[in-house]
Amino acid sequence: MTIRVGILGATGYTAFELAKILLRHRGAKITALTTRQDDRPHVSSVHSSLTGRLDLHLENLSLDELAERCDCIFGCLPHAASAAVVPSLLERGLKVVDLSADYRLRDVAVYEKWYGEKHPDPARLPNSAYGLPELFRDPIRGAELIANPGCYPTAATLALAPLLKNGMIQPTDILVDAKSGVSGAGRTPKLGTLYCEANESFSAYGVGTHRHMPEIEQNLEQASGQKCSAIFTPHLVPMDRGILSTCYAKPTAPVTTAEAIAALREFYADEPFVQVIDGLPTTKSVSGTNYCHLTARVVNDRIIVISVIDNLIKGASGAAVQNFNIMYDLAETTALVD
Ligand SMILES: NC(=O)C1=CN([C@@H]2O[C@H](COP(=O)(O)OP(=O)(O)OC[C@H]3O[C@@H](n4cnc5c(N)ncnc54)[C@H](OP(=O)(O)O)[C@@H]3O)[C@@H](O)[C@H]2O)C=CC1
Ligand SMILES: CC(=O)N[C@@H](CCC(=O)OP(=O)(O)O)C(=O)O
Repeated sequence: MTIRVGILGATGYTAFELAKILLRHRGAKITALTTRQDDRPHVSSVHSSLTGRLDLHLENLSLDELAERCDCIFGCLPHAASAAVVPSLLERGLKVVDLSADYRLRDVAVYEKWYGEKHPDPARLPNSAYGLPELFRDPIRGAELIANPGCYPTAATLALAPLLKNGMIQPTDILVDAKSGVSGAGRTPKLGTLYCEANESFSAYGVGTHRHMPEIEQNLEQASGQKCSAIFTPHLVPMDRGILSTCYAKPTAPVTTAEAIAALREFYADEPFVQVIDGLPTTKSVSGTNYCHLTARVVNDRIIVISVIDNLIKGASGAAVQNFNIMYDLAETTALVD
């Protein structure tokens, strides 16, 4: 069986990574790549390494055209723009893996507070499947709509959820200190991502106001079944890609570094994309892959868990294909490992 897939917002960074993964996927065929441009440019006019793919054009397609050509849509649009089209795609019988933030938060009031706008499709919020398989795999199987997680929440949740679930850390006073490469902000031009603004600089942003804070708390609460509170502080690092997240939590009882690492290792023993390491992780070692590397240290009265991912792969497009594979009952690692 070949599943016909379309990518919305195909001129962007996550879409480019998705296209590269899907082109080597033996169960999927790209049948639509969308843009708002009307002149049907070849994909290489935007993603030059795809020059040889003569069959791939960027097109401004209607919802009916998408429904004719595709079985499943990967949405790589900004939030709000995504929820403006997802309901119509689902109503036409398509499945959707949405990379935007629109269907991640369960509570519409939380979405409207942190995103500062009305949600166009609130009724579906409680029913989407949150696409972090390592924690929430079952609802992804056979789902119609998958909310692909945010990049920072992926790194932080994978680091903290196992220790919360097994009662090793307290659910409050959690600190998530995270750094991201500039591609995390997308290809759409913004002042802060101009070369002279970001290069040779290192800055915090969104302190106390970043929309990934409630997403991280929601994940930790859902995984552990207890009220959790975390402070999340993101930073922009002048590199193309990668996230490193350093998470601090209070242990519930005396614990050693070896015990903390062993607990993580046990939790992820059967997971193909999470590797618990003894040394300290680096973004370079997971760059271009769907892997998360993580480790733990106990220092004074804190457990510190450090995780790394590639924001565009495990933090976006790789995770989207991992979810797609689970959704369609394909081998979970298809097109994601060499
Ligand atoms: N970058 C990352 O690391 C991650 C991103 N995400 C999320 O994935 C989604 C895509 O991100 P990314 O690829 O980085 O973004 P980009 O800015 O690189 O690309 C988004 C694309 O969407 C199209 N677009 C922009 N605005 C609109 C609009 N109002 N209506 C319809 N189409 C629009 C544009 O295509 P055109 O102008 O050709 O129409 C643009 O190329 C976003 O929701 C983002 O938050 C999630 C995890 C990680
Ligand atoms: C470096 C940088 O700017 N990163 C982005 C996060 C990217 C992401 O995961 O975005 P969504 O949750 O919107 O999908 C940010 O902080 O807004």
